[in-house]
This record gives sequence, structure tokens and C-alpha cells, in this order.
Amino acid sequence: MSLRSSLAPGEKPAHGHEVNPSGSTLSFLHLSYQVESKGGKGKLLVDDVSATVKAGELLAIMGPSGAGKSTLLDLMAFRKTPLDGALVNLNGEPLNATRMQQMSTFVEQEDALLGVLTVRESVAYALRFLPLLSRREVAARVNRVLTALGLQSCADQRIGTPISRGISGGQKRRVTCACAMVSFPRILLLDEVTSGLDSTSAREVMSAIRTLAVSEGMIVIATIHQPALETLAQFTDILLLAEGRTCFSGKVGALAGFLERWGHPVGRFTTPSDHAMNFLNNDFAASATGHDAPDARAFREYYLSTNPSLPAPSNYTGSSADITKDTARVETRAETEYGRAGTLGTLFWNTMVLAERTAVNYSRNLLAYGVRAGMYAGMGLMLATIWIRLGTDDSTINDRLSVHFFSVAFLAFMSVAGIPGFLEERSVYYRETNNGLYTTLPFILANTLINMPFLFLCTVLFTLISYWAIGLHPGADAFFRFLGFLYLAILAAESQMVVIAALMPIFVAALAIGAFVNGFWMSVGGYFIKARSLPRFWFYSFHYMDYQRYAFELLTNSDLRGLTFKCVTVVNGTCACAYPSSTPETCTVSGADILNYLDVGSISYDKWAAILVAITVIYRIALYFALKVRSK
Ligand SMILES: Nc1ncnc2c1ncn2[C@@H]1O[C@H](COP(=O)(O)OP(=O)(O)OP(=O)(O)O)[C@@H](O)[C@H]1O
Repeated sequence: MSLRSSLAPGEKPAHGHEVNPSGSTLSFLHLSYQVESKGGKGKLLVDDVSATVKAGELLAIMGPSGAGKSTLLDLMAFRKTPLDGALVNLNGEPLNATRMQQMSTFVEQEDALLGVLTVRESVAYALRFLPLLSRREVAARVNRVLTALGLQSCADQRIGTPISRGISGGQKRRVTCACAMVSFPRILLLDEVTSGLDSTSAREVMSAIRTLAVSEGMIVIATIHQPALETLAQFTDILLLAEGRTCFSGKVGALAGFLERWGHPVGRFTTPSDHAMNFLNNDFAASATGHDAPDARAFREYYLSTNPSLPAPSNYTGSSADITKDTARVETRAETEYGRAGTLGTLFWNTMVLAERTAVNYSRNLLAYGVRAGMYAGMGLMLATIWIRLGTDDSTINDRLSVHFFSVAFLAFMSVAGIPGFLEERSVYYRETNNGLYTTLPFILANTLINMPFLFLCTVLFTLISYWAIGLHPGADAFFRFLGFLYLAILAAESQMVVIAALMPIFVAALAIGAFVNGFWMSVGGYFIKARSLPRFWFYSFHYMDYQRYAFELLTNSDLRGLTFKCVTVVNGTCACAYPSSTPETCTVSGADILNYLDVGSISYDKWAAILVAITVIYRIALYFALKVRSK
């Protein structure tokens, strides 16, 4: 269980009133990061950078491309491990990675949202993982955040999918920020949240973040590229980086004065940060400011020579409390540990919230199940009209076998239709788990739980349309067996496909791999080449792991066992049955004869069904590891 909040204990959650800033001070001291470069020498990407931010303040990290901004933000979020000597403190107390994850939210550059949810739903679900809040409190808090971020006008509009236009790019960015801010983080880390937005949208996004951050006492740290003046003005502090080193750190309003004192005043139509960038970006400094213009090194030297309050050098071993004691209202331990948002949900709670959201998603998402339901119905209709009324002549035995093969193989193949929906869920999963809202297990449980009824409906649709029209084994028992066995096969196929998509999160690549794998299972399943005729390696290895094989054998047994086929070909006055018959005298061949000939006559329904369930469970466990391995 973990805790997240920016507020003191005893305060009632989310009643829409203004909240007192907590007064926290977050200090990063001597952050350095190194990678191995060619030749075995280490390359410093971040070199002894320090920063202090107080609650309600917004720090902008700026610098030319490749300056180390994202690396620094990752270090601050504990997504990367700094070199020895680094210290991160909140109100003078050391912070570790776990506590940082509990208290902070990291907003990535990309918007990871479920397209069919409305803006309000997207934000509300991000808060629902905190179980102490009642529905009313959730609604009140969501309204407050939506209002602060200027999203009320589109609150009930859907985010948008590839087939239905939704809100604008700037609004999506704000929804992503709202999802991050709604759950009371104390620290908000933003990685280029305004990239790709026009200057008006960028300003709107930052000013909305500032409104909420200031009123709730959040600590905001953002990397940002070339902000317009109004966007820059939303920040209180600025940290300029070049080649991983600090070149300026101070109040935004102090930068212009700093540049002027250095002898390079900001021009009338330039922002101070853009002007500074002319010197920090060594690639373009000469062309922008003339050949004699100073570079990043000169900039940094001037900064070091003039700044009287620089942190101690990197061999510093003292406590950052020295830095924070004058400025921070030091919180009590209780204030730090318990906030009004309360604890995060249990496994059961998170699974339920995720299951509810997944159900809403699937029920609205044409790409997840609408298309697939249509395909399954179309497939059923196709089989029903092409394999219509097969009857019980022995000439139709192979047609029956092909119905069973085709039902398993094609319906299993259709699980590729679930890839786009799963990839969308996956990106939301990474955003939320990286921010500590829940773990992998509830995600998999909810995904499995909600997929099951939807897949069942698809299977029912197909079976209802095709079973009686084809004239498969009569009787309700046989019908329900067919339905059940086919359903188990489709569950296994779906589970296999999500593992592939989790490992290869590119639609076209996952589709190709999925198609290959299913084609492979078809080849070793025992339909095209009888199992006993398969080369020994394939027989003793993959044939036994092939879910399609078990499903095919179950359907074939369920249909043929108990049926008797009339042999229609007579040669020289004797019956010539399509399969070896144990009852030639009656000119018939029994279903059991056919099953024995195919070497599938002695299977156990229960055992084979249990194997299909086991394969599904194994794939679901594999999904757990696949999601962990490919963590973003
Ligand atoms: N694993 C790595 N190995 C070697 N070099 C790396 C590695 N990761 C990042 N770099 C380099 O470190 C430098 C800083 O990268 P970083 O992404 O932090 O820069 P940035 O300031 O965020 O750039 P941008 O604004 O273009 O996103 C870049 O030159 C990058 O190529």
C-alpha cells in the first residue's frame, strides 16, 4: 500500500475549495549521470546539477537539444540512478525512489488516453484508484481540476479514436495533465508537455498547470523547448543547461537582468530564454550572434563568477537541510506520510476499477470488439451458407472436418483484431503504473475478466449462426459442447495475441508475428498432415503445445462421436466407404471409426479442455512478464 497526497491529515478531500499549500521544499543536490561511451571512457550527460523547488513553484529546465534535460528529469524522478554523491531531500529528509513514486506524477510527452472515454471519465478513473474517496468526492475533485485546466467545455466529449474525431491536441495534453494532477501528487514532473503545441495552446496548458499547482501547493518541474514569453512567464524558476551543466539557475524574472549584466541584453522582440539559447546552443551560436559571440562555456563561467548562492561542490557530504531550513515550512512526519487522498487501492479495488473502465472501453470501442463481432457474425454466415446442410453421407466427412479446422483456425486468427485496442490499453497501463497508481497484476486480472464475456458473446454469435445451418451433431448437449470448446480455443488465441502485442507494440509487426504464429500452429495441428505423420521433432514438441490441435480434436470428437455416415460409393457391389469402417455389412462408417483413423478417438473432453485452460493461464502469466520486460 502506498500513499500520495499533498495535503495535511484531517482535511476533507475534494470539496472544491482552495487548499493551503503544504510548504514543502524539494532539493536535488549534485545530480550527475554517466554512460559508457566508445573506447570505454565514461561520458557525463549530467554534471553536478543542483536545484531546489518549493511547493507552488514551477521550475523550467531549458537548454539546447541534447543538453541533458530529459536525462536530468529522469534522474529527478528516480528513473535513472545518479552517480554517488547525489542527494534528494524533501523538507530536509532524504527521499528514495519508492517514496518519490508515491508522491510524484510523471507526465510523458505522449498522450496515453483511452479514446472512447470522455474527458471527465478519463480524469475520474485516474482518481478512482484512491479508494477513500466517495463517488461524490471524486466528482467534486474532478470538476475542480477540469475547471482549473479549462476543460469544462469539453468535459463530456470523447477523447477521440482513429475513426471518430475527438478533442484537440492541446485539450488532450491538458487531459493528460489533469489525469496526473487529479490524484493529489505533491510533485509533478513534466517532460516537454508543450512540445508539438502552438504557442497559444502551450500557454493555455502551462497556465492551467500553474493555476492548480499554485493553489494546491504542488512542486512542478518541467523540461520545455523555446517557450513564448507568456508561456515562460508561467514559471517561477528556470534552470538553463548546456552539455549537462548548469549555466543559469534562478528566478525567471532574473534572467534578463543577468544577461544584461553579462553585456548581452535581451533584444526587444526576443524572450530572455531564446536569447540565452543563442549562446548555449554551440551549433548555432556563431550564426545567430556573430563569430565572436561567447559560447556556453563563457556563459557558465560568467554565471559561476556571479552567483553567490551556488551549492557546495560535488564532494559535498552535508545534508540539504542546510539549504531548505530557511525557506521551507518543515512538515511534520504525519503530514508527509498521510494525505487526504489516502492510501492507494488494494489488489481487489484496483482490479474492480480497471475492470469497470475496461468494460466501458470495450462496450464503446468499435476497434476492440465491434469489428470483431462483425467478423465473427460474417464468418458464421459464410460457413452457414457455404457448408449448408452437410447431412450424413460419407462424402461430407471431410467437409465436416474442415468446418472444425476452419472454425478454430479462422476465429483464433481474428484475435489480431484486438491488437489496436490492447496497444491503447497498454500505453495507459504504462502511464499509470509508472506513476504508481496500480501494479501489473490487477491490470491483467481486469483485462482477462472483461475479455471473457466479450469473447463469449462473439463465440455465441458465430455458433448460433452456423451450427444448425451446417447441420452439425444434433442435440443441445453437442451444441453447448461445441460452443464451450470453441470458446476455450478463442480465449487461448486471444491470450497468445496480447502477449505478442505486449512484446511487439507496433500494430503491423504484432499482426505479422501473430499471423505467423497462428499459421505455424495450423501446420503442426494434425489437420493438414496427420499427427502421426508429422516429422518426429514437430510431433513431440510443438504439436503437444498447440492450442489449435486440442480445440480441433475436441470439436471433431464432439461432432462425430455418435454419428453414423452412409457410404454412398459402391464398387463391384461392395461399399467403398471414405474411411475404414467397422460395420461394412451395413454400408456405414461410424464417427468413432473416423476418429480412430485420425488417431483422436481416445481423447478425454475434460483433460483436453483443462489443457486449453492451462495454455490460456500460461499465456496470461507470460503477459505479466512481457509487460514487465517491456516496461517503458
Ligand atoms: N544511453 C545513452 N548513451 C549515450 N548517449 C546518450 C544516452 N542517452 C542519452 N544520450 C545522449 O545524452 C545527451 C542528452 O540527452 P537528453 O535526451 O537528456 O537531451 P535533451 O536535452 O532532453 O534533448 P532533446 O531536447 O533533444 O530531447 C544527448 O546527446 C544524447 O544523445
